[in-house]
Amino acid sequence: MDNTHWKRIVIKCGSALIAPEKNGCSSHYLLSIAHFILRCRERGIDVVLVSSGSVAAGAHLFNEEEQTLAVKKAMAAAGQTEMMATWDKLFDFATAQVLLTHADLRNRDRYENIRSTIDTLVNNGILPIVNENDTITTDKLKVGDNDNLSAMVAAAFDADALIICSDVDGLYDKNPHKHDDAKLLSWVTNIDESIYAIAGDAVSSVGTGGMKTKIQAAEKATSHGIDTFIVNGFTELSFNQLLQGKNPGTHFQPLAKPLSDHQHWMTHTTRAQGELVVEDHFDMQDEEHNEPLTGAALKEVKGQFNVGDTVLVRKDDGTKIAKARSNYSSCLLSFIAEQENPEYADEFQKTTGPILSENNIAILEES
Ligand SMILES: Nc1ncnc2c1ncn2[C@@H]1O[C@H](COP(=O)(O)OP(=O)(O)O)[C@@H](O)[C@H]1O
Ligand SMILES: N[C@@H](CCC(=O)OP(=O)(O)O)C(=O)O
Repeated sequence: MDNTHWKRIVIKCGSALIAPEKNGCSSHYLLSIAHFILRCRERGIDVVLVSSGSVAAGAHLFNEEEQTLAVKKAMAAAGQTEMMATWDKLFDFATAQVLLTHADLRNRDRYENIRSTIDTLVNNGILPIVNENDTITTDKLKVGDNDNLSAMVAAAFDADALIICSDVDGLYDKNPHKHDDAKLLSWVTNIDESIYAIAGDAVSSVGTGGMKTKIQAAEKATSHGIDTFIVNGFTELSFNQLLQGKNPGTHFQPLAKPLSDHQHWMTHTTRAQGELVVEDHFDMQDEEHNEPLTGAALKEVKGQFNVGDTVLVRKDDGTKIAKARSNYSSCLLSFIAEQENPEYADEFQKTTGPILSENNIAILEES
């Protein structure tokens, strides 16, 4: 494994490393991770840390028998300061708290702000520590797990490597906590259905998502050209091996032809707020040379969205064609789609412009 080209890395730590007993934070396992971060920085590698654990860290402060959503959010709020304080005391350089939601990452302006803030922090020698802002998120606004969040952050940071530190040595051919004969997969060159099929849920009471969300994260990161690892964060050996250019867990090979930055954001970070169902003959070849979507090709508009939101363009049979930024609201597009005279829609568009923003289209593989 060649790590000599790494200039920027993202390290993600699971809850079990921060609050293993769900009884407040412990620096027991964090010490070797902090040491690894220090060694990377000494080598001139910029580091961003994505740390889970706010809910697990805050749990011991609450007596409620039932963990309602409100209690979990309160745990996250209280645990976040405890978690930040625990990390902060391990470093003799400054750290910065960056709390995000999916609503921030999928909005291009906010995304650019996140990017420039993280860049500015690392350029000034400060370690950004990122987590989802669990206190304020709703189902619609959240990423939901820090594996996917770390991959989105790694893409925004233009990282060379994403290191996901978990409570197991890597991805096994079956859950090692349930099967004694499970075998570690050291290399994954292609993330397909067979890889998703072996990824099970979390068994511990503190983890979210298990291996499935780690595979999703690996898919996102490798398609941005990022070396991705799942390693055992409980043992210092993992970090020593990484520093020696050895693979301590599972290495997911980056795509030889990564997506462009914008294409990646449209495909893996934004989420479609609605759907445009188009005529079967409508096609899009590539981002630059595509047939513009006209009112005549538009059959149906699904969902509610505003100007600037991302929409999924698909055929009636479900074939996904593209994700794109809509220049129209769902309300106006429904009106256009309902017009029986196609000339009316075309005339209308001549004055109001193209339906899809030409610079914000990501063609999807047929599925
Ligand atoms: N194929 C698999 N290989 C490894 N671990 C698996 C697999 N399937 C399910 N798991 C579970 O995923 C867990 C890691 O995910 P999770 O608990 O969410 O950790 P983290 O807090 O590090 O994100 C493992 O402890 C294991 O129980
Ligand atoms: N944002 C949550 C973590 C969610 C999560 O993905 O946890 P984990 O599976 O332990 O990485 C928290 O800080 O508790």
